Amino acid sequence: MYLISDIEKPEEPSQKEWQRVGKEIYKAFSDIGFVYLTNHGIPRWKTGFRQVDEINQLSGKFFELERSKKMKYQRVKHISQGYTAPNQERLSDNKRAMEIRESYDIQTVDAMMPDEEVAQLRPRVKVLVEDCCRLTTRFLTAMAVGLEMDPSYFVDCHQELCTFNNATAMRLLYYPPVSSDTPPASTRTAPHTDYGTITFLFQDDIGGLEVRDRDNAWVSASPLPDTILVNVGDILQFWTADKFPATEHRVLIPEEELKRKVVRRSLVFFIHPDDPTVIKPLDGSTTYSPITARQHVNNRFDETFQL
Ligand SMILES: O=C(O)CCC(=O)C(=O)O
Ligand SMILES: [Fe+2]
Repeated sequence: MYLISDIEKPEEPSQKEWQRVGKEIYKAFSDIGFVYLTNHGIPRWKTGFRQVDEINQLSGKFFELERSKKMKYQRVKHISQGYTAPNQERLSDNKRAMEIRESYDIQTVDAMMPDEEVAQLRPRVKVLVEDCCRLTTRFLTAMAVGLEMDPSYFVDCHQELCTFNNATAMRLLYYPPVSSDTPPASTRTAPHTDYGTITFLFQDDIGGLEVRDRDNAWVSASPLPDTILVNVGDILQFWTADKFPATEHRVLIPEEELKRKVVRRSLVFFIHPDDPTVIKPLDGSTTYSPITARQHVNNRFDETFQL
């Protein structure tokens, strides 16, 4: 696995620094498609608490509510805002296996959130989303430099992050304890690729994420404290005509009984281009037919959401 440090410093990076980060992104993305960021500029501590832990704790209060309360906030298929119950989003086509995962998507912090139940969630998520948007701009600029493109190319296609004109969303994930009568082949998250440009993943310390490497073997992407894991999504694969593969990943249910009883949490920031952006290979090849960013994500939502 690859690791990049110091993507964001208080001062504006020098040309040499952009080149260094760009090259490191290029190397990781053209190989396994995943990279860890350390010292990434998203402060660990905010408001006196450890930011990610605090949001996980707050979201836990929501996920532990009774089902009927959560269903008041149910998400609809094409808008990434609201609650999804276990097995309602199916990444696998194995009909008998379950996907034991709950999520709350936040496309914009100005829309539906459970303020009545967990008042602090909205303001805390707002701060993290703002940090993630800033880091997105840095990352996309360095990535363009690494690809020897106009440094602003990708940033220009991601102007409306966190509005209803762009599918970028923060997802709060909650993997509840798993009972022993769960059907065989069930997972926490079945193998899939992400749909957008890139994804930022903040894992807790439970572990379980696995990534498919170039030899088709599943390798563990262990949680490293205070890192962000970044991976390539479908749209970046289309843009780069497979130079950067959207790597499959999954989260299995632990074998050991004791570990199955432990809740796992992650925060995921899925980054997408603005809805009308037409995505086609940037090298002029015809590996993929042109499609708008919105059409692609809606197709994937149609395949996976049982709403
Ligand atoms: O929870 C995780 O570690 C991974 C989640 C994931 O891959 C996703 O939500 O797309
Ligand atoms: Fe994913």
